[in-house]
Amino acid sequence: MELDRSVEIAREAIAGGADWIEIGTPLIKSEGMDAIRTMRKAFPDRTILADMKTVDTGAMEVEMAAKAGADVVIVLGSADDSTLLDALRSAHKYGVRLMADLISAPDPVKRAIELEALGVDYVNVHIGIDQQMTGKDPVSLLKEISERVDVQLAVAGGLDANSAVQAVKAGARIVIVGGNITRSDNVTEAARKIRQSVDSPEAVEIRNVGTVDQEIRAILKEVSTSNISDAMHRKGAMKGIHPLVRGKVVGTAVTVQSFPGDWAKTVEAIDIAKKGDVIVIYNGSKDIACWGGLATLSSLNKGIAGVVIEGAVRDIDEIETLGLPIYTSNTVPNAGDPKGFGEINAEITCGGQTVKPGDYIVGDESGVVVIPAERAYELARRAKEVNKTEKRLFDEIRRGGTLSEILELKKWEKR
Ligand SMILES: O=C(CO)[C@H](O)[C@H](O)COP(=O)(O)O
Repeated sequence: MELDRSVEIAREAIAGGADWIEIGTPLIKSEGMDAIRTMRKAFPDRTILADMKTVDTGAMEVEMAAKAGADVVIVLGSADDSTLLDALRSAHKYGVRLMADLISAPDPVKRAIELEALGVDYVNVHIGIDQQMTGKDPVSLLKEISERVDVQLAVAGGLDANSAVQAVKAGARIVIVGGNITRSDNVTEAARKIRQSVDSPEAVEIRNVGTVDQEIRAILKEVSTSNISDAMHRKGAMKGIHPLVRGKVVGTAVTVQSFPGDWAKTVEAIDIAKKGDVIVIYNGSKDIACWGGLATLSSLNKGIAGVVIEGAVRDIDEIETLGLPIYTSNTVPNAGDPKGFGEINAEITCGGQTVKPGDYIVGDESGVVVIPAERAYELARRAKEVNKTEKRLFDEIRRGGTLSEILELKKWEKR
């Protein structure tokens, strides 16, 4: 099933204008040389690039890929020179080309110069998927390398129509795109956008993503709390906290540690919170309200993004009319008193999750997740990848596969 799906994706990408077909490392690890044989059979006239990421026994792995039908074989640029030279001998013997991948190379510029001297056919300036999640991109590195070598340069790593143009302008002759095509819910259209952009670079307006915080918020607005929890290896979700009002909230936490029913600190937090913040409250009792309609209106006036409370809320009718996203453990008619015990902007526990001031809070109809500020960019990017995969799965199901067939659950059950 996985190979059939891969052939279908390749066919759709070609329909959108893709020239070569790259067989990625995960597919090769999952299906072996059959992945290459199947693609060669399906596309006899297309250039097939086998991303073997060979690190040892260069001659043998190039021979395997070449005999299976690859035209270009990728070896790791950081492999020992002896591996690369033997891979080259094998490539020449079997009439295939060799691409050296700079992924994770400690000094990629220096290594690109060495690889050119060794005689590889292409050097791939590649930022790996995990590295992309930390904000690294291949275009800046590509600019530096293209000024130092004449060998044909490929580029890979999270490329889309926008960055593909920049890569071509920076000297790339081959633009390798994976997830932004293969995980698209319309592969042909995704490929077509990239083809059009690289064919007419002047037509593409270079996107400005703003500050890191703005980029994080923009990504978090596109994904669900389910995607985020998956990206966090099923972690981050608050327990026993549910939405009062339909809608989505994305913001950074202002925390309140308070005591059962005491609503002084919860309300004073409105004065401290800024536009786009989420007030996160631990109040310790689900039977006495520490929040209501007046506090909600006051929060709306300040542009506060939402409120999350491990405790109780009242004035639900007013809150539903006001529309501010509020998540709570319980709703009751009775409130406590503003005694003033507690603390604002200390680290708290809410819904069983640790929440520090400045952590990102995302809430939707499924509930609330907490993203530690120090990993927010990486986890937002990973959640985006989860979201893309899910869109692709929806598309597969619409085409008639069952979920277990598409995921090949039987094949991958833990032994
Ligand atoms: O190395 C790869 C898989 O083995 C990918 O081909 C490469 O990373 C490009 O994929 P993406 O555009 O998703 O980064």
